[in-house]
Amino acid sequence: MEPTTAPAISIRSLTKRYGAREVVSKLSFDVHPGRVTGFLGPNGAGKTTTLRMLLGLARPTSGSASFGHLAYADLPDPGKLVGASIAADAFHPGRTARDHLRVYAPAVGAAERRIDELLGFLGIADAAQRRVGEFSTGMRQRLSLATALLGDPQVLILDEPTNGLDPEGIAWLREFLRAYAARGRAVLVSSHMLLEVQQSVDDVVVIARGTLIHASSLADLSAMAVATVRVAGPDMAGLRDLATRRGWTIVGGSHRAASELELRGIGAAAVGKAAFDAGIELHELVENRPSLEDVFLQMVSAAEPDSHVGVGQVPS
Ligand SMILES: Nc1ncnc2c1ncn2[C@@H]1O[C@H](COP(=O)(O)OP(=O)(O)OP(=O)(O)O)[C@@H](O)[C@H]1O
Repeated sequence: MEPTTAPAISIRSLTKRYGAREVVSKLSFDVHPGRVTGFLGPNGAGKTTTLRMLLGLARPTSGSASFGHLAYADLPDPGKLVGASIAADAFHPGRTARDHLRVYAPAVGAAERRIDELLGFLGIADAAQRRVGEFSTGMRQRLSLATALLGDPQVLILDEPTNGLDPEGIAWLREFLRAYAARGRAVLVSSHMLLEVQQSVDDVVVIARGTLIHASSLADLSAMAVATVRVAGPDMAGLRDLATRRGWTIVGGSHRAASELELRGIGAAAVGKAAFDAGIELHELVENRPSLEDVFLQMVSAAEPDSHVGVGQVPS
């Protein structure tokens, strides 16, 4: 279902320059209530910088980032409207988990009961009296999420929340995010891997080098994962003719051997039947459906040709 509500977050032409480097460039996208939006991009793409500008922790060079029509600094009760966990969250290492939450609780009017509830909910009740300095990355991640949830916010912003979580924690987070959005809340969650959040998100915003490269629903992104069929045999000229007559798309590639062909937008069964009917001998018929992660990585590598991320071979 496409959103019909007013956006909870609006990013408009947001730009951040550090010295001569533009790390976020004219970025625009919306985040809607009742939906989980995945904010995706490789390391260094500008995700954290964008979130920091949204939360008033960094000043935009130009453009705006707002909640409704208000910047974070102008919100009447920001702690109650917005809860955030940012990657570089600082914890006082000598403080216990409970004391950490006690420091933040007054700003959002959270009582001791809410702290207990969250420690239990995040599975760190047993560690409530332990110093945060002794916490694993996953436990810090849970404590950071507990802090973001203190005020039961309408808008939840999480920067790389899966970092350091074990598979069980990731599965838990997935369910939690879905349930949170189902209560009509807006959730913006950043990640450098679509795979880690794809079961949680409704919408995807992909950036690379600070620039927007894709924004759509997850369903529309899925539609871009078009299957291809690789065919090999002794009569590829005949198959080429057949493909042209049938209006199938032949995928280019001069590196391809003369004995093979790749077709897009048609299934293996249909190709096999048409070739059989035309008396064309086939030796191979392989359907390849790219995963969502493949589509994401291809987008990113097209925008960052020298990126080390994802596709390609292990360097030798
Ligand atoms: N205070 C700063 N001064 C100068 N450059 C900065 C500053 N903060 C971030 N950058 C640079 O901006 C770019 C974007 O960084 P950012 O942390 O926003 O990326 P990211 O998408 O969150 O990446 P990651 O997944 O690695 O956290 C990086 O090249 C980073 O070095």
